[in-house]
Parts: sequence; structure tokens; C-alpha cells
Amino acid sequence: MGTLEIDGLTKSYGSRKALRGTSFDVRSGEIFGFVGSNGAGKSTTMRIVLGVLMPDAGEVRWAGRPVDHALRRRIGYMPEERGLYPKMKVGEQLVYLARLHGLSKAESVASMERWTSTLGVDERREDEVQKLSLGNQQRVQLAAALVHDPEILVLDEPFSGLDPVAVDVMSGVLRERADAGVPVLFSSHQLELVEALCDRVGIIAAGAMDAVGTVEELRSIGNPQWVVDVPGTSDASTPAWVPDDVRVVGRSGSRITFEPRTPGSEQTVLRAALAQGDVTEFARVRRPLTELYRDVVRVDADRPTDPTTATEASA
Ligand SMILES: Nc1ncnc2c1ncn2[C@@H]1O[C@H](COP(=O)(O)OP(=O)(O)OP(=O)(O)O)[C@@H](O)[C@H]1O
Repeated sequence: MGTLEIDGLTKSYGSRKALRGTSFDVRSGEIFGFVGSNGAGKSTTMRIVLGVLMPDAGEVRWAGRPVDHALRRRIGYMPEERGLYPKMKVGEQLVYLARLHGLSKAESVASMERWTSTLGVDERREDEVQKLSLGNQQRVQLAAALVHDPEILVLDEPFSGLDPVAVDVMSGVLRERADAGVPVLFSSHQLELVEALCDRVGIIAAGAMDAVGTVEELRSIGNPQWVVDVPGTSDASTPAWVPDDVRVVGRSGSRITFEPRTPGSEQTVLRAALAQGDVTEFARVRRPLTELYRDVVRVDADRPTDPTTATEASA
């Protein structure tokens, strides 16, 4: 049990700066969703955690200790480029990988059987990997990351290309591993899935973390939005009764979405709305991660680059 700390990583490929001081941590028992646009630096970060790449500066620690070769053997990794031997049989390959990580023959076979069953590829154990569909190859790839019972999981886009049933199976496995105390770090572009599955989310842009926190904490960055509905009121884009200290950002019939310009001005709106008639809805909008992500990335694009700062939304 412990925390995986990614601390101040920088990395350049020639003149291209891929990471500019990336820092965040993944705690024991949590699923951490790592999101960001193409080329933002997710795979580079994960490769450094695994020791496949060396950073120019910065450090990765597990339970307070720098991650060394021995510790890396206890990480389960799913690389973006995948890494199975296409001509090797599924079962043999998983046993081989477990043996490489130091499990006995009997332990390796038992683990292979467990994970192929859990992931629904037990009937394919005798097949060459290349004969499986891409989705089933991905299930085997996850089995390969899990077969040595790792203490940490680092998965690069494990959900890409999976059908909905496979997504459910994989989500269940990640949750079960996290519940067993494993920190689970995975990257994804499927933000709805990340929102549903993750305990915390980190948004990376241009090699630096822009925001880290629970989805609820990310909602507190930027302007909160509220919705108010007074049926029967005028359908002007901004009705005259709406006070000036809010900004109307959307309207659908009598239902208005707005952002307070000053703290508490949503209450002024409520009072003004009640003066118009019956208020059938007044609530803070729970914006989906997809929108929060766009806001964070848009603000980042508008701002002069200061790669050393990240918004830490977590308490
Ligand atoms: N081997 C390499 N040689 C040169 N540049 C690289 C190499 N690997 C990555 N890069 C560059 O580093 C930056 C970060 O890439 P990285 O693959 O880490 O991003 P990513 O967030 O994983 O992207 P994606 O979502 O597309 O997988 C990009 O600008 C990429 O072009």
C-alpha cells in the first residue's frame, strides 16, 4: 500500500518538449484517469513510470522510495503499442510472462487461468494471439498486465476499441483491483467512461498538468453554472427580469442557464424569478467532464505558457 508519486518530470525528444514538469500522484486504492489531447504527454509519462524511458529531470516514487528496477517488476503495464507475441498461444504467453516476473510454474498457471476466465478469453487459451479479434487481444493484454499480481497498474488507453461488454468487463477488473488497494493509472480519450469510473482525474496539456482532482472538484474550477425555470416567462435571450450580475449562457424555452458574475448572485436570480411566478427548477448544473475538460483546455490555450503551474483542485 502506498502512493505512486510522479514528481516534476521533464522530457524532450530532440528539441520537442514532451513533458514540462509533470507532477501528480495516484493513491493506493484509487482509479486515476489520465486525460489530455493527442501529444499532450500521457504515454511519455507512463513510459517513464515503467522505466522504458528515462526523464531528463524529475522522479517517480512508490511509497516514498524512488522506483527502481526491482519495484518496476511489481508494476502491471499495458503499453499503447501493445506488446504480445502474435504467434504465441494465449495461455503459454501469459504463463511465460508470469514466470518472467518470478512466479512459480504452478502460480503462473493458476494466475493465467484466473485472468483468462475473468476477462472472458478462457476458451482462447490454446489459440495464437494473432488469431484473436483486436478486442480479445486487448483483453489478453490486460491479462498480461495482471498476471503477476502487480502492486501498481499503469494502462495506456486500455479501453480504446473495446465493445461495450468488454468495457464493462475491463471496468469491473480495474475497480476490483483498486478495491484490493492497487493504485490504477490509465489514460483515455473516452471522457464519459473516465467520469463514471475514476476516483480522480488529471488533465495534462502540452506536457504539464492543468488540473487534478475528483470530477466534483474540477467542477469548482471556473465559473459554476446554474439553471432556473419560470414557465410562461418571456423567451427573449436574456429576459429583462434577470439581474445584471449574472451572465446567461444558454436558454431552452423558459429554462435559463447562467453563470453568476459575483458569488451568491444566483440567489438574486432566484428572488427575481420568484417575483415572476412559480419556479419549477433552480439548481446548480452538474457539468459533465467533457465540458469541464474543454474549458480547462481552452483556458490553457488562451493563457501564456507557464508550464510549472498546475491547478490542484484536490483538497
Ligand atoms: N519517440 C518519440 N520521438 C519523438 N517525439 C516523440 C516520441 N514519442 C512522443 N513524442 C512526442 O512527444 C509528445 C508527447 O507524446 P505522447 O505520446 O506522450 O502523447 P500522448 O498524450 O500519449 O498522445 P496520444 O493521446 O496521441 O497517445 C508529442 O509531441 C509526440 O509527438
